[in-house]
Amino acid sequence: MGVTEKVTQAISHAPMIALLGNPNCGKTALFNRLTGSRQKVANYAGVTIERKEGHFMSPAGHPYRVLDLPGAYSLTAHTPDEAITRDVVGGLRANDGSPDVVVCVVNATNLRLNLRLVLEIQRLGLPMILCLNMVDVAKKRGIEVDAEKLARELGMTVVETVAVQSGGEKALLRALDEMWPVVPVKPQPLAAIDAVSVEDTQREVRRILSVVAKNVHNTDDRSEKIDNVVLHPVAGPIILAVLMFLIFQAVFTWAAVPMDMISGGVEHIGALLSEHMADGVLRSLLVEGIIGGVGSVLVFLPQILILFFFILILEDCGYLPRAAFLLDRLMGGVGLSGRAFIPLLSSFACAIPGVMAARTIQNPRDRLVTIMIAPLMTCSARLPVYALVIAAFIPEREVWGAVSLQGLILFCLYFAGIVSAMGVAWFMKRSAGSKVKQALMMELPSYHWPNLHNLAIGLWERAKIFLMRVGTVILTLMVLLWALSSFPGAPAGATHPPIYYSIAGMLGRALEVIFAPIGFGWEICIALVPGMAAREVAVGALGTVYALSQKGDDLATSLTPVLASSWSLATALSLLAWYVFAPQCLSTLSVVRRETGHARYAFYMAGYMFALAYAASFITYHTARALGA
Ligand SMILES: Nc1nc2c(ncn2[C@@H]2O[C@H](COP(=O)(O)OP(=O)(O)OP(=O)(O)O)[C@@H](O)[C@H]2O)c(=O)[nH]1
Ligand SMILES: [Mg+2]
Repeated sequence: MGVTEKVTQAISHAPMIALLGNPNCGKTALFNRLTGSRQKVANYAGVTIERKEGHFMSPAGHPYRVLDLPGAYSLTAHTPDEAITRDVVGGLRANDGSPDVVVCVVNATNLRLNLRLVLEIQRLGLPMILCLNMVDVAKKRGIEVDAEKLARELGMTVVETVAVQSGGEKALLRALDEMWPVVPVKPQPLAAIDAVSVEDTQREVRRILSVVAKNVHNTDDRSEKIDNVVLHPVAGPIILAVLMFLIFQAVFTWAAVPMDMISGGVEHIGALLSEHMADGVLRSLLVEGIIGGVGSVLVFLPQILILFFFILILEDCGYLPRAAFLLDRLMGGVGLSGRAFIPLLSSFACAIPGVMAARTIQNPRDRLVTIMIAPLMTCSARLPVYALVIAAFIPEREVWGAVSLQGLILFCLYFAGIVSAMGVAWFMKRSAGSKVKQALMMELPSYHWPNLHNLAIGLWERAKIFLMRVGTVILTLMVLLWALSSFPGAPAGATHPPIYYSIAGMLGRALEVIFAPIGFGWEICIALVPGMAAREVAVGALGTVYALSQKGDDLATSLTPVLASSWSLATALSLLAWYVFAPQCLSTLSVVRRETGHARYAFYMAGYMFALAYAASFITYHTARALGA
């Protein structure tokens, strides 16, 4: 048996630890520290929505498997993500015995809330360790918790941890080693949790606290001061709007230099290849297919990273749940709860995590409506399309003094997505006839400075996702598109460029019948098809299509001026409107099917989005034409 096989075998038999606790108490931070993984850590409740498994070796050389779970306030699950946690602990999931050790993570600054879950879990009778996490924050605030007394009161090992500090997990590792070898125990049935009433449990929590802790009521003055401004009924919404506006400005203004550098580099490589390679199929594949197509998508990396830079900072400092509160009234107006805010905000990255984050919503109808409108939020894959069309058609100038016009248009497109999502939600809720509005109950975490290490990791992960997409899906589609666009070649005496007669050209011309009324020529129609697999492929596809449509010296020039000279402004605006609504993403539709459990919702979604897209583009195109664009 090889060394790796031995290790794999040892791990598959290793004891399973489950990290359990209230939302936002630092389970994932601890999981990452133990296993060296990079799961998402952020300062709001409901970040983890899936069971994640990892493994590690303790200092004494014992192997462990460890589960990171969604946070829960109680094991009597209310939301689908809490149900995952309950089922894992109770050993109710197929292929997954109950955990051998439960590590209950609690926020040391909020024991009153956190201890209730500890007492509930204790009734299952599994071996347990209590992790008093965030002791650094508790100390700063003057909250004193006597870990030894707490251990005596609860009858379990209690350790102090700081999950965000290197070495902050050592006490937990020591406690695990002391517990070795772990003897598997069968848990009591979940019904055991209800053996004691909630009131009695609360009373017990209060009793324990009075014995083991001092100053538990010390509040976080700094967070309160910030909230006085940020949650102010007038100043709050203004601050939120200004923040969002500044982010979109930065996406354009900061990204200009790195984007020029990347596109300069890509053009340089294209020019070098055209110069040194003999004219032929291979040169065409490399220059028009790969460099023209993939290069034109790659250019958008800086903009995507700048957008995420801001989103990650907002997530880590603790502002997001505040924004949810500010928007609760607005969302209530269309029948959604403020809880929908975080799934919707995640959809700005990509609708897929957004649709999944809707698991944190308790009311099934609210959850469904949130899922249905999530793809109307502008995902980062639309950014390249928007940015390309804006750069080609909107002059690079400033309005009202210092506001970049391009950034302003981008802001408007994002805004159009949000407004239409609210409209659709209103319509769906109204037609479902449900009027009950649930009050928003959400914990407001303390603010803290964003962790630079986490920020760097978050950006790196984003860059990796984007580059992987460029290197796999986008590259493959580009090569395929190039082949379909290059063959069978032009007949003798052709008057159009060869692509016009190619397979892709024929398909584009067939689709043109449907899309001509909204101003899309056959070239755009060709790009829409591979754009179904990944939206940003449309940009690469336009790169390839137009590169193949150019003649002689025009080859390998940048796409922006080519579009500016080939399309009318009306067509450009119509394409922007199309992208606000179009259901151009098969992966989202398949996740909707999985998360709702019904294929029909994916069809409804595709149907309503297609109809909206067509109508919006039609109106935009004809209005623009009437105005002379
Ligand atoms: N100062 C300090 N911050 C911590 C500590 N542990 C976690 N945090 C911060 O607390 C926030 C929540 O951490 P997560 O690991 O995402 O919490 P979680 O329990 O996994 O949350 P859910 O997945 O939403 O249930 C993050 O902003 C962390 O940086 C700690 O020991 N000290
Ligand atoms: Mg987590």
